[in-house]
Amino acid sequence: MSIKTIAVLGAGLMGSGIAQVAAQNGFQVHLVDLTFELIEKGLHRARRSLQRLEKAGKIPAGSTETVLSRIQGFIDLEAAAEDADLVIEAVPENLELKKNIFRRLDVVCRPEVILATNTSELSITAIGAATQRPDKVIGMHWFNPPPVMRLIEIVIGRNTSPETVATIEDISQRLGKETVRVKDAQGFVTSRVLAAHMIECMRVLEEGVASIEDIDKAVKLGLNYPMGPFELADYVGLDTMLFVAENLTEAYGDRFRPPQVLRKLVEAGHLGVKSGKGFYDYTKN
Ligand SMILES: CCCCCCC[C@H](O)CC(=O)SCCNC(=O)CCNC(=O)[C@H](O)C(C)(C)COP(=O)([O-])OP(=O)([O-])OC[C@H]1O[C@@H](n2cnc3c(N)ncnc32)[C@H](O)[C@@H]1OP(=O)([O-])[O-]
Ligand SMILES: NC(=O)c1ccc[n+]([C@@H]2O[C@H](COP(=O)([O-])OP(=O)(O)OC[C@H]3O[C@@H](n4cnc5c(N)ncnc54)[C@H](O)[C@@H]3O)[C@@H](O)[C@H]2O)c1
Repeated sequence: MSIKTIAVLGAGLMGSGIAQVAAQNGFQVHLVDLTFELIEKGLHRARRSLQRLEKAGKIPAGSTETVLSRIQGFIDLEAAAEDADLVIEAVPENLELKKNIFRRLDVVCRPEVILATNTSELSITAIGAATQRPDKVIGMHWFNPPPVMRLIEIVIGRNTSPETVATIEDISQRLGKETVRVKDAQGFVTSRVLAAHMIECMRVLEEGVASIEDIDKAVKLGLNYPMGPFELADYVGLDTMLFVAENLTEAYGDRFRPPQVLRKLVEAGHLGVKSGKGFYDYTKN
Protein backbone atom coordinates (compact mmCIF):
# COMPACT_ATOMS: atom_id res chain seq x y z
CA MET A 1 0.00 0.00 0.00
CA SER A 2 1.32 3.45 -0.82
CA ILE A 3 1.43 5.72 2.23
CA LYS A 4 0.62 9.37 1.51
CA THR A 5 -1.38 10.57 4.51
CA ILE A 6 -0.30 10.01 8.11
CA ALA A 7 -2.62 10.74 11.05
CA VAL A 8 -0.70 11.81 14.16
CA LEU A 9 -2.69 11.65 17.39
CA GLY A 10 -1.66 14.17 20.05
CA ALA A 11 -0.11 17.53 19.17
CA GLY A 12 2.07 17.70 22.30
CA LEU A 13 5.87 17.58 22.56
CA MET A 14 6.17 14.40 20.52
CA GLY A 15 3.12 14.53 18.23
CA SER A 16 3.99 18.02 16.98
CA GLY A 17 7.57 16.91 16.23
CA ILE A 18 6.47 13.68 14.54
CA ALA A 19 3.97 15.62 12.40
CA GLN A 20 6.73 18.07 11.47
CA VAL A 21 9.15 15.33 10.40
CA ALA A 22 6.43 13.60 8.35
CA ALA A 23 5.49 16.87 6.63
CA GLN A 24 9.17 17.71 6.01
CA ASN A 25 9.43 14.42 4.13
CA GLY A 26 6.47 15.14 1.88
CA PHE A 27 3.65 13.31 3.67
CA GLN A 28 0.24 14.89 4.22
CA VAL A 29 -0.45 14.97 7.96
CA HIS A 30 -3.69 14.96 9.94
CA LEU A 31 -2.76 16.24 13.41
CA VAL A 32 -5.30 15.50 16.15
CA ASP A 33 -5.70 16.91 19.66
CA LEU A 34 -8.55 17.72 22.04
CA THR A 35 -8.84 21.41 21.11
CA PHE A 36 -7.73 23.68 18.25
CA GLU A 37 -5.73 25.71 20.82
CA LEU A 38 -3.62 22.64 21.59
CA ILE A 39 -3.13 21.99 17.87
CA GLU A 40 -2.06 25.62 17.38
CA LYS A 41 0.43 25.26 20.23
CA GLY A 42 1.87 22.16 18.54
CA LEU A 43 2.08 23.93 15.17
CA HIS A 44 3.82 26.86 16.84
CA ARG A 45 6.45 24.47 18.23
CA ALA A 46 6.89 22.94 14.75
CA ARG A 47 7.20 26.39 13.15
CA ARG A 48 9.96 27.41 15.60
CA SER A 49 11.82 24.17 14.97
CA LEU A 50 11.53 24.55 11.17
CA GLN A 51 12.78 28.14 11.36
CA ARG A 52 15.78 26.87 13.32
CA LEU A 53 16.48 24.21 10.70
CA GLU A 54 16.04 26.79 7.94
CA LYS A 55 18.47 29.19 9.63
CA ALA A 56 21.03 26.39 9.96
CA GLY A 57 20.65 25.59 6.24
CA LYS A 58 19.32 22.09 7.00
CA ILE A 59 16.10 22.65 5.03
CA PRO A 60 15.71 24.89 1.96
CA ALA A 61 15.28 28.63 2.57
CA GLY A 62 11.61 29.63 2.67
CA SER A 63 10.31 26.06 3.13
CA THR A 64 8.86 26.45 6.65
CA GLU A 65 5.38 27.51 5.52
CA THR A 66 5.32 24.93 2.69
CA VAL A 67 6.05 22.18 5.21
CA LEU A 68 3.42 23.50 7.64
CA SER A 69 0.81 23.67 4.86
CA ARG A 70 0.96 19.86 4.68
CA ILE A 71 -0.34 19.61 8.28
CA GLN A 72 -4.09 19.83 8.81
CA GLY A 73 -5.53 20.06 12.33
CA PHE A 74 -8.47 17.94 13.57
CA ILE A 75 -10.33 17.62 16.86
CA ASP A 76 -12.40 14.70 15.56
CA LEU A 77 -10.32 11.51 15.74
CA GLU A 78 -12.57 9.55 13.37
CA ALA A 79 -12.55 12.29 10.70
CA ALA A 80 -8.75 12.49 10.87
CA ALA A 81 -8.18 8.74 10.71
CA GLU A 82 -10.77 7.53 8.18
CA ASP A 83 -8.67 8.28 5.08
CA ALA A 84 -5.22 8.00 6.69
CA ASP A 85 -2.76 5.42 5.28
CA LEU A 86 -0.85 5.16 8.59
CA VAL A 87 -1.63 6.27 12.14
CA ILE A 88 1.00 7.25 14.72
CA GLU A 89 -0.42 7.74 18.21
CA ALA A 90 1.32 10.10 20.68
CA VAL A 91 -1.24 10.78 23.43
CA PRO A 92 -0.27 10.64 27.15
CA GLU A 93 1.36 7.50 28.56
CA ASN A 94 -1.74 5.72 29.86
CA LEU A 95 -2.58 2.17 28.78
CA GLU A 96 -6.37 2.48 29.10
CA LEU A 97 -6.39 5.74 27.11
CA LYS A 98 -4.27 4.18 24.34
CA LYS A 99 -6.37 0.98 24.23
CA ASN A 100 -9.53 3.02 23.94
CA ILE A 101 -8.08 5.08 21.08
CA PHE A 102 -6.87 1.97 19.23
CA ARG A 103 -10.34 0.42 19.62
CA ARG A 104 -11.83 3.50 17.94
CA LEU A 105 -9.15 3.55 15.23
CA ASP A 106 -9.81 -0.11 14.44
CA VAL A 107 -13.44 0.71 13.60
CA VAL A 108 -12.72 3.67 11.35
CA CYS A 109 -9.42 2.87 9.60
CA ARG A 110 -9.26 0.71 6.46
CA PRO A 111 -8.32 -2.91 7.32
CA GLU A 112 -4.84 -2.65 5.76
CA VAL A 113 -3.84 0.46 7.73
CA ILE A 114 -1.02 0.07 10.28
CA LEU A 115 -1.63 1.58 13.73
CA ALA A 116 1.64 2.59 15.41
CA THR A 117 2.13 3.86 18.95
CA ASN A 118 4.88 6.15 20.25
CA THR A 119 4.50 4.75 23.77
CA SER A 120 7.70 5.01 25.84
CA GLU A 121 7.28 1.61 27.46
CA LEU A 122 3.73 0.21 27.48
CA SER A 123 2.82 -3.20 26.08
CA ILE A 124 2.36 -3.19 22.30
CA THR A 125 0.73 -6.60 22.66
CA ALA A 126 -1.91 -5.24 25.06
CA ILE A 127 -2.61 -2.24 22.81
CA GLY A 128 -2.84 -4.57 19.78
CA ALA A 129 -5.28 -6.84 21.62
CA ALA A 130 -7.73 -3.94 21.84
CA THR A 131 -8.10 -4.22 18.05
CA GLN A 132 -9.10 -6.86 15.50
CA ARG A 133 -5.77 -6.26 13.71
CA PRO A 134 -3.01 -7.01 16.25
CA ASP A 135 -0.77 -7.99 13.30
CA LYS A 136 -0.88 -4.34 12.18
CA VAL A 137 -0.16 -2.78 15.60
CA ILE A 138 3.46 -1.83 16.30
CA GLY A 139 5.62 0.36 18.53
CA MET A 140 7.26 3.27 16.75
CA HIS A 141 9.22 4.86 19.59
CA TRP A 142 10.60 8.28 18.67
CA PHE A 143 12.94 10.47 20.72
CA ASN A 144 12.66 14.04 21.85
CA PRO A 145 13.21 16.31 19.90
CA PRO A 146 11.88 14.24 16.94
CA PRO A 147 13.30 16.56 14.25
CA VAL A 148 16.85 16.10 15.60
CA MET A 149 17.10 12.64 17.22
CA ARG A 150 18.18 9.97 14.77
CA LEU A 151 16.58 6.80 16.09
CA ILE A 152 13.18 5.14 15.96
CA GLU A 153 12.98 2.08 18.23
CA ILE A 154 10.68 -0.42 16.51
CA VAL A 155 8.84 -2.53 19.04
CA ILE A 156 7.42 -5.84 17.85
CA GLY A 157 4.33 -7.06 19.69
CA ARG A 158 3.54 -10.73 20.12
CA ASN A 159 1.20 -10.62 17.12
CA THR A 160 2.86 -7.92 14.98
CA SER A 161 3.48 -9.35 11.49
CA PRO A 162 6.85 -9.28 9.68
CA GLU A 163 5.15 -7.29 6.88
CA THR A 164 4.17 -4.58 9.38
CA VAL A 165 7.74 -4.43 10.71
CA ALA A 166 9.13 -4.15 7.17
CA THR A 167 6.70 -1.36 6.24
CA ILE A 168 7.49 0.66 9.36
CA GLU A 169 11.23 0.20 8.85
CA ASP A 170 10.81 1.49 5.30
CA ILE A 171 8.74 4.50 6.42
CA SER A 172 11.23 5.30 9.21
CA GLN A 173 14.01 5.34 6.63
CA ARG A 174 11.94 7.65 4.40
CA LEU A 175 11.57 9.91 7.46
CA GLY A 176 15.37 10.06 7.70
CA LYS A 177 15.71 7.85 10.79
CA GLU A 178 17.79 4.85 11.80
CA THR A 179 15.95 1.93 13.39
CA VAL A 180 16.50 -0.90 15.85
CA ARG A 181 14.19 -3.89 16.39
CA VAL A 182 13.17 -4.61 19.96
CA LYS A 183 10.94 -7.24 21.56
CA ASP A 184 7.85 -6.14 23.44
CA ALA A 185 9.27 -6.08 26.99
CA GLN A 186 8.16 -3.23 29.27
CA GLY A 187 10.43 -0.21 28.67
CA PHE A 188 11.99 -1.77 25.54
CA VAL A 189 15.73 -0.91 25.53
CA THR A 190 15.94 2.85 25.69
CA SER A 191 13.32 3.82 28.30
CA ARG A 192 14.37 1.04 30.66
CA VAL A 193 18.04 2.01 30.51
CA LEU A 194 17.36 5.75 30.67
CA ALA A 195 14.97 5.33 33.62
CA ALA A 196 17.61 3.46 35.60
CA HIS A 197 20.06 6.34 35.05
CA MET A 198 17.61 9.16 35.76
CA ILE A 199 16.01 7.56 38.82
CA GLU A 200 19.45 6.89 40.31
CA CYS A 201 20.37 10.56 39.75
CA MET A 202 17.21 11.60 41.65
CA ARG A 203 18.17 9.27 44.51
CA VAL A 204 21.65 10.83 44.58
CA LEU A 205 19.90 14.22 44.88
CA GLU A 206 17.56 13.01 47.64
CA GLU A 207 20.52 11.63 49.59
CA GLY A 208 22.10 15.09 49.49
CA VAL A 209 25.21 13.89 47.69
CA ALA A 210 25.23 16.90 45.34
CA SER A 211 22.99 19.72 44.06
CA ILE A 212 20.79 19.55 40.94
CA GLU A 213 23.22 21.83 39.11
CA ASP A 214 26.31 19.82 40.11
CA ILE A 215 24.75 16.44 39.25
CA ASP A 216 23.82 17.83 35.81
CA LYS A 217 27.31 19.28 35.37
CA ALA A 218 28.97 16.04 36.51
CA VAL A 219 26.96 13.92 34.07
CA LYS A 220 27.46 16.35 31.17
CA LEU A 221 31.15 17.07 31.56
CA GLY A 222 32.30 13.90 33.30
CA LEU A 223 30.25 11.37 31.35
CA ASN A 224 29.84 13.42 28.16
CA TYR A 225 26.04 13.20 28.03
CA PRO A 226 24.45 16.02 25.97
CA MET A 227 22.10 16.93 28.84
CA GLY A 228 22.25 16.42 32.59
CA PRO A 229 19.51 14.18 34.08
CA PHE A 230 17.48 17.06 35.52
CA GLU A 231 17.69 19.13 32.34
CA LEU A 232 16.60 16.06 30.39
CA ALA A 233 13.80 15.20 32.84
CA ASP A 234 12.41 18.74 32.45
CA TYR A 235 12.76 18.42 28.66
CA VAL A 236 10.98 15.02 28.48
CA GLY A 237 8.21 16.16 30.87
CA LEU A 238 7.97 15.12 34.52
CA ASP A 239 4.44 13.70 34.11
CA THR A 240 5.73 11.34 31.41
CA MET A 241 8.73 10.44 33.62
CA LEU A 242 6.39 9.59 36.51
CA PHE A 243 4.03 7.49 34.34
CA VAL A 244 7.02 5.58 32.98
CA ALA A 245 8.61 5.01 36.40
CA GLU A 246 5.29 3.78 37.84
CA ASN A 247 4.73 1.34 34.97
CA LEU A 248 8.33 0.05 35.11
CA THR A 249 7.94 -0.49 38.87
CA GLU A 250 4.87 -2.60 38.19
CA ALA A 251 6.87 -4.68 35.70
CA TYR A 252 10.28 -4.94 37.39
CA GLY A 253 9.82 -3.97 41.02
CA ASP A 254 11.32 -1.50 43.40
CA ARG A 255 14.40 -0.51 41.45
CA PHE A 256 12.25 1.81 39.31
CA ARG A 257 10.15 3.19 42.23
CA PRO A 258 9.54 6.90 41.45
CA PRO A 259 11.53 9.13 43.84
CA GLN A 260 9.47 11.47 46.03
CA VAL A 261 11.16 14.51 44.50
CA LEU A 262 9.66 13.57 41.12
CA ARG A 263 6.22 12.77 42.52
CA LYS A 264 5.99 16.03 44.47
CA LEU A 265 6.94 18.17 41.47
CA VAL A 266 4.23 16.49 39.37
CA GLU A 267 1.67 16.87 42.20
CA ALA A 268 2.53 20.59 42.28
CA GLY A 269 1.86 20.84 38.52
CA HIS A 270 5.54 21.45 37.75
CA LEU A 271 5.97 19.31 34.63
CA GLY A 272 9.24 20.78 33.32
CA VAL A 273 9.85 23.01 30.31
CA LYS A 274 6.29 22.51 28.99
CA SER A 275 4.69 24.00 32.14
CA GLY A 276 7.40 26.59 32.87
CA LYS A 277 8.80 24.93 36.00
CA GLY A 278 10.30 21.59 36.95
CA PHE A 279 13.66 20.90 38.53
CA TYR A 280 14.56 24.31 37.04
CA ASP A 281 12.52 27.50 36.64
CA TYR A 282 12.00 28.51 32.98
CA THR A 283 9.79 31.52 33.74
CA LYS A 284 12.76 33.72 34.68
CA ASN A 285 14.34 34.12 31.23
C1 LIG B 1 12.07 7.66 34.38
C2 LIG B 1 11.58 7.60 32.89
C3 LIG B 1 12.57 7.77 31.86
C4 LIG B 1 12.08 7.54 30.43
C5 LIG B 1 11.31 8.71 29.80
C6 LIG B 1 10.76 8.47 28.42
C7 LIG B 1 11.77 8.61 27.33
C8 LIG B 1 11.19 8.78 25.98
O1 LIG B 1 10.26 7.79 25.64
C9 LIG B 1 12.28 8.75 24.92
C10 LIG B 1 13.10 10.01 24.85
O2 LIG B 1 12.82 10.92 24.10
S1 LIG B 1 14.44 10.05 25.87
C11 LIG B 1 15.18 11.60 25.52
C12 LIG B 1 15.98 11.56 24.28
N1 LIG B 1 16.56 12.86 24.01
C13 LIG B 1 17.76 13.21 24.49
O3 LIG B 1 18.41 12.44 25.18
C14 LIG B 1 18.17 14.61 24.14
C15 LIG B 1 19.50 14.96 24.75
N2 LIG B 1 19.89 16.27 24.30
C16 LIG B 1 20.47 16.49 23.09
O4 LIG B 1 20.71 15.59 22.32
C17 LIG B 1 20.80 17.92 22.77
O5 LIG B 1 20.86 18.66 23.96
C18 LIG B 1 19.78 18.60 21.80
C19 LIG B 1 19.87 17.94 20.42
C20 LIG B 1 18.33 18.52 22.30
C21 LIG B 1 20.13 20.06 21.68
O6 LIG B 1 21.45 20.18 21.31
P1 LIG B 1 22.48 21.12 22.05
O7 LIG B 1 23.77 20.95 21.40
O8 LIG B 1 22.34 20.84 23.49
O9 LIG B 1 21.91 22.53 21.83
P2 LIG B 1 21.85 23.37 20.53
O10 LIG B 1 23.21 23.85 20.17
O11 LIG B 1 20.77 24.35 20.83
O12 LIG B 1 21.32 22.37 19.40
C22 LIG B 1 22.15 21.56 18.59
C23 LIG B 1 21.59 21.47 17.22
O13 LIG B 1 20.28 20.89 17.23
C24 LIG B 1 19.34 21.81 16.70
N3 LIG B 1 18.08 21.69 17.41
C25 LIG B 1 17.92 21.48 18.73
N4 LIG B 1 16.61 21.34 19.02
C26 LIG B 1 15.94 21.45 17.84
C27 LIG B 1 14.59 21.35 17.48
N5 LIG B 1 13.62 21.12 18.37
N6 LIG B 1 14.28 21.49 16.18
C28 LIG B 1 15.22 21.72 15.26
N7 LIG B 1 16.52 21.80 15.55
C29 LIG B 1 16.88 21.68 16.82
C30 LIG B 1 19.97 23.15 16.80
O14 LIG B 1 19.48 24.03 15.82
C31 LIG B 1 21.44 22.83 16.60
O15 LIG B 1 21.73 22.71 15.23
P3 LIG B 1 23.16 23.21 14.65
O16 LIG B 1 22.98 23.04 13.16
O17 LIG B 1 24.19 22.27 15.23
O18 LIG B 1 23.29 24.61 15.10
N1 LIG C 1 8.27 13.50 26.01
C1 LIG C 1 9.15 12.66 25.52
O1 LIG C 1 10.36 12.91 25.58
C2 LIG C 1 8.71 11.37 24.86
C3 LIG C 1 9.60 10.69 24.03
C4 LIG C 1 9.21 9.50 23.39
C5 LIG C 1 7.93 9.02 23.59
N2 LIG C 1 7.06 9.71 24.39
C6 LIG C 1 5.69 9.18 24.51
O2 LIG C 1 4.88 9.91 23.58
C7 LIG C 1 3.54 10.04 24.12
C8 LIG C 1 3.19 11.53 24.18
O3 LIG C 1 4.13 12.19 25.01
P1 LIG C 1 4.32 13.78 24.94
O4 LIG C 1 5.58 14.08 25.65
O5 LIG C 1 4.13 14.25 23.54
O6 LIG C 1 3.09 14.25 25.83
P2 LIG C 1 2.37 15.67 25.85
O7 LIG C 1 1.67 15.76 27.15
O8 LIG C 1 3.33 16.75 25.47
O9 LIG C 1 1.31 15.55 24.66
C9 LIG C 1 0.21 14.69 24.65
C10 LIG C 1 -0.90 15.36 23.86
O10 LIG C 1 -1.96 14.41 23.66
C11 LIG C 1 -3.18 15.14 23.75
N3 LIG C 1 -4.30 14.23 24.00
C12 LIG C 1 -4.75 13.72 25.18
N4 LIG C 1 -5.80 12.89 24.96
C13 LIG C 1 -6.01 12.89 23.61
C14 LIG C 1 -6.96 12.26 22.77
N5 LIG C 1 -7.89 11.45 23.28
N6 LIG C 1 -6.89 12.47 21.44
C15 LIG C 1 -5.94 13.28 20.90
N7 LIG C 1 -5.02 13.93 21.66
C16 LIG C 1 -5.06 13.73 23.00
C17 LIG C 1 -2.93 16.12 24.89
O11 LIG C 1 -3.88 17.18 24.88
C18 LIG C 1 -1.50 16.56 24.58
O12 LIG C 1 -1.46 17.70 23.73
C19 LIG C 1 3.55 9.32 25.45
O13 LIG C 1 3.14 7.99 25.24
C20 LIG C 1 5.03 9.38 25.86
O14 LIG C 1 5.39 8.35 26.76
C21 LIG C 1 7.41 10.88 25.02
